Amino acid sequence: MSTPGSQPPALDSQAIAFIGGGNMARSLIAGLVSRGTPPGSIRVAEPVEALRTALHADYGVATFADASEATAGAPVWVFAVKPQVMRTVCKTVADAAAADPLIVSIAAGITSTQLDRWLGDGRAVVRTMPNTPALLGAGITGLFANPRVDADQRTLAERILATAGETVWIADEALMDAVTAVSGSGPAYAFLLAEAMQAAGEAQGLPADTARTLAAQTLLGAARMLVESGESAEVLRKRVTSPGGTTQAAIETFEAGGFRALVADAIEAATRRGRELSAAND
Ligand SMILES: NC(=O)C1=CN([C@@H]2O[C@H](COP(=O)(O)OP(=O)(O)OC[C@H]3O[C@@H](n4cnc5c(N)ncnc54)[C@H](O)[C@@H]3O)[C@@H](O)[C@H]2O)C=CC1
Ligand SMILES: O=C(O)[C@@H]1CCC=N1
Repeated sequence: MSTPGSQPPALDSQAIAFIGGGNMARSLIAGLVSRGTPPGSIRVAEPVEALRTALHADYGVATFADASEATAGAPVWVFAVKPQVMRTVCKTVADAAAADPLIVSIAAGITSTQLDRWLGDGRAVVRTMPNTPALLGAGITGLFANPRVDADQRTLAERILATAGETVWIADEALMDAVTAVSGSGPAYAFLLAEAMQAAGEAQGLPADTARTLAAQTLLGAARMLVESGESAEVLRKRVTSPGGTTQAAIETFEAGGFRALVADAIEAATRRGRELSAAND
């Protein structure tokens, strides 16, 4: 994993083409530009005009309606479209992929083998799974490289994703669906917990804005303790839980309701869905 808190070096002016300029691409572009990548070296293909206009206005990047215009001559292509359209999108740029750019994908489920096949075979592919805190440089990305990716390309892919936060290489691509289930989708689980805590606080009589602030700041503080203390989640939990106190009453209620099994089922469902996205869009 990259060193927590370290600032990745700015990327040079090597062109990076994004195919897809939606939510995740925007987060990654924000990270690249804020860490010093020249906006003029970022070329984004996005069919929705309003998104192109906003990306150019906010970050100064070059935008195009057509993928082949964005990818022309770029040595790195980042595919940031939905899994459901990935095959079709790859086919539109497969001929140009013969120039052998480094292919980076952020799509859930879609495998490096599928990308390689759709882009003409023999391509260097890094399959990645970032998450939305990338927008703040507080994300984490799992990366898998196929055998065609050389050491320089691994470094380049890691430097691109490191502008979004931490990075971790995954040796076995089959585990990328579990990465997706834990950290790719994970921010939504934290937001769901925040929603539930806020609603429950309101039900106990707290004003809505107070309940929101209490829930949000508590999740932030707890996450910082997890990352910065070096202690396990279990040890940190036990330190909050005074015998016979309020936390014990809550934790026993969670355990009695099957909280751990529910989380395991949810992560298994997300992992399975990743595999289904691969099979359904082949
Ligand atoms: N949203 C998230 O939290 C995360 C999403 N991902 C992955 O990122 C990818 C994109 O997801 P989002 O950004 O959330 O979706 P999104 O829908 O916001 O962005 C996808 C963009 O691709 C564009 N697009 C469609 N066809 C295109 C084409 N032919 N050429 C160029 N662009 C085209 C769409 O107009 C859209 O703006 C997905 O594959 C998803 O699995 C990965 C990690 C986290
Ligand atoms: O929900 C999804 O499919 C995407 C991938 C990870 C987060 N969002």
